[in-house]
Amino acid sequence: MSQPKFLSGDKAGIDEFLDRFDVFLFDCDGVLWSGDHMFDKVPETLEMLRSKGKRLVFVTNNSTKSRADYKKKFDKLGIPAEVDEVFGSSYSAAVYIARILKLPAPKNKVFVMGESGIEQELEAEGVPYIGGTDPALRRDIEPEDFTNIANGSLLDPDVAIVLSGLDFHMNYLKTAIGFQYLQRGAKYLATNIDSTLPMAHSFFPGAGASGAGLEKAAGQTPVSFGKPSQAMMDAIEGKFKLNRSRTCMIGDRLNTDIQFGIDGKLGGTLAVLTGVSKKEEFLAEGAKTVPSAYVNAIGDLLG
Ligand SMILES: O=C(O)[C@H](O)[C@H](O)COP(=O)(O)O
Ligand SMILES: [Mg+2]
Repeated sequence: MSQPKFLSGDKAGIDEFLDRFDVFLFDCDGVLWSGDHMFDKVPETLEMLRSKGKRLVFVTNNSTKSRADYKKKFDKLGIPAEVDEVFGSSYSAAVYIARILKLPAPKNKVFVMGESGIEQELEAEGVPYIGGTDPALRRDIEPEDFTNIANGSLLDPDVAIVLSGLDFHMNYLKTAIGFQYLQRGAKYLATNIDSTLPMAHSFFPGAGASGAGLEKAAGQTPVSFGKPSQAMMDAIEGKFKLNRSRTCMIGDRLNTDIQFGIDGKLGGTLAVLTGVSKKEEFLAEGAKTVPSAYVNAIGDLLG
């Protein structure tokens, strides 16, 4: 496998690389920002790409925010972007449930193990849900709950799907309820299963970690609709009418972003070293996932 091209400081190399693509799929956490701290020259870099006639799509696995929430975050950070340019894992999962799975009502309800972003996107797609940010579930399990969960009186008979995402409020009660739904035959889906979350210039448990208790108990792995899932790539191709050979995925994580672009047979992938993955991982002899090129930070694309 050929070595990736290092583009930081290489103006000619950057120009040649950018000229190969019409569309850039931008990962968010670890590329544009770490939490609410935006990396240097992000607005200027996006502006430069738009001035070259490039189309941008923001493809994030972070399911805690909806596309509308992301638009607010972009605006707050002064990053030029439209809500229709955002394609998050919550939206990806909600579109799949509503338009592909299309379970017949009333047995089409979703038990959400995650934050408001998932609830908003399910709502927008007309998919009924319970759980999520419901304050009634943010409590310790009580002795009588075990009986009421086991006999079904604490469960909703219309729940057909358990949807797991990054959950900052996971607890035993929600995991026990999700487990019982799976025991009763509910489908097990996830917005994404990233192991870690880049935040505050450090790392924290990610969506895959917050859902690990249920996965371990159920002995099942959820079907994930975040990167590197090609269901997400197909949905993005359909919505934005992509020419995959003229599309580049830009991301900080090898096993989600770069794998997503490689498996999607995109024209190229660009790794950015401000997030999860380190260059040693893809420069190593025999590395499984190798980007086409890489930069220290996204602002380096300004040359
Ligand atoms: O644990 C997670 O959910 C992920 O770390 C996080 O959301 C990644 O977001 P992305 O880098 O895809 O924007
Ligand atoms: Mg990222």
